[in-house]
Amino acid sequence: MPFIDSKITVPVTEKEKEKIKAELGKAITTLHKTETYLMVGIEDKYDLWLAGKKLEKGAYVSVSLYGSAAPEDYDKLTAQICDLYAKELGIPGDAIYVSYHPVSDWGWNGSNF
Ligand SMILES: O=C(O)c1cc2cc(O)c(O)cc2[nH]1
Repeated sequence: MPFIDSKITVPVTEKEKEKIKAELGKAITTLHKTETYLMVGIEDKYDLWLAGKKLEKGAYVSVSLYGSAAPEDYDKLTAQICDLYAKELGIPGDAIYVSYHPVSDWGWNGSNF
């Protein structure tokens, strides 16, 4: 049950959101998860500052997952997310933070796994 939540400084069109959602659905297999239970959140036009400077193009991406994955898998997914946001939105990798949140207690449909 992964959740990829992105806060993005630039406006994102519905078409771009659909594309990003679809690509994240493929990329999540890097953490040995499938799109079946993937939740995606995209918040655009979000104010972000990095090192005291407002980012014109920047993103904060939080990846939560039930259980955990290997550090090399997290590293690979970070590269995939940065590539995706560079290609789709022109956001440079040095203006993107990606954080990982392995969770042992995850609820769905009225109970916990
Ligand atoms: O994301 C997982 O690790 C995950 C999703 C999911 C769904 C499900 O119905 C299960 O029985 C296990 C499970 N793990």
